[in-house]
Amino acid sequence: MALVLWYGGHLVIQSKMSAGDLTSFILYTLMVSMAVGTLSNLFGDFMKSIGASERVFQLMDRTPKVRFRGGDTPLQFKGLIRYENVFFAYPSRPDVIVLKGVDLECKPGQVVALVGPSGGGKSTMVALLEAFYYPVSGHLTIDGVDIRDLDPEFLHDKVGLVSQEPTLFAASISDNIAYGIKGKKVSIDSIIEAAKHANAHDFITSLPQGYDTLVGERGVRLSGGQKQRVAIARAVLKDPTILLLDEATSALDAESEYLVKKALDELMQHRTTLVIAHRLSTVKNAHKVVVVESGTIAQEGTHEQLMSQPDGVYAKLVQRQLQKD
Ligand SMILES: Nc1ncnc2c1ncn2[C@@H]1O[C@H](COP(=O)(O)OP(=O)(O)OP(=O)(O)O)[C@@H](O)[C@H]1O
Repeated sequence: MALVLWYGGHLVIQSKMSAGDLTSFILYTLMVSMAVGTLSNLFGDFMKSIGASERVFQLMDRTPKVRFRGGDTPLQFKGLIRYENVFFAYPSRPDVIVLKGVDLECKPGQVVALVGPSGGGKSTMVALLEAFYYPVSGHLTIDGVDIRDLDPEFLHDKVGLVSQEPTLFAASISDNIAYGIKGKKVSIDSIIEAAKHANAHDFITSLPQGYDTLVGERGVRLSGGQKQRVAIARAVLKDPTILLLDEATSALDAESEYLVKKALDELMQHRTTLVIAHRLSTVKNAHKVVVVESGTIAQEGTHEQLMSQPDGVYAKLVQRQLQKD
């Protein structure tokens, strides 16, 4: 630009060029240089996109180790769960046996609370029921059908999971509640109904955009208790036969805790519920408490039965951990 000004200036002084022509020339030079500059940015973006799309195609081409569809879709699905001598090790650590011969029965409509020290295998038992993995040996059956033989899509339709850290997506609250209802059109009325059952309707309507409020990536714009109630509303709408629940350990304020607990109590009604319990009230109300320790079932019975064995793992666990209520 300096060169153009210097040389162009000379030409103007020598009357070989008009000032207007010089100005036009400078303007055109600027336009061309800007265009060339953008072109180099474009090249950078292009190379970045090539790298990113390679990764996208790699993901699209991945074939899951667990079957996706196909299999039994029983007409009657009552939700009788049976673990029969189940052994399991995670594929990433095949030498570490996580479940060592688990036997357990959960009758339809029963609430079964899993308790036990951290790392005992409670979450793993739940993950097997979602068919995220299959047992290495033994059988896990629902209504007598081995989980391997069930159509995974059918299974996921019948099994609802409310985890400690609910997975919310960067979408509206109503989309997040309706998430997972496949193929069917979900009416806003049924979404509102589900939110009411989950004690979420009041907080949602108090937001400026109500059910259209965007929750942000992973629901960052909602509090812990609000996120949990949206996840509960999602489960209510899905109306699963089997409910898997991982009770939150994170501290909620008293009001949120009360609302979440009430919503969960309602959700658990008339379903086979397997709950990883952290609260004394949950285990007290459960039909059966199961102590999972080092991949085996150490004790099984009602809260009262287990408390009558003061030297048992459960009684000690209650004294140490489950005091908070
Ligand atoms: N994805 C995984 N890959 C490999 N090992 C795992 C995986 N998830 C859990 N484990 C291991 O399996 C064992 C049981 O873990 P699990 O999460 O089932 O226990 P838990 O009883 O639910 O514990 P917590 O109460 O802390 O959640 C642990 O030793 C853990 O390290």
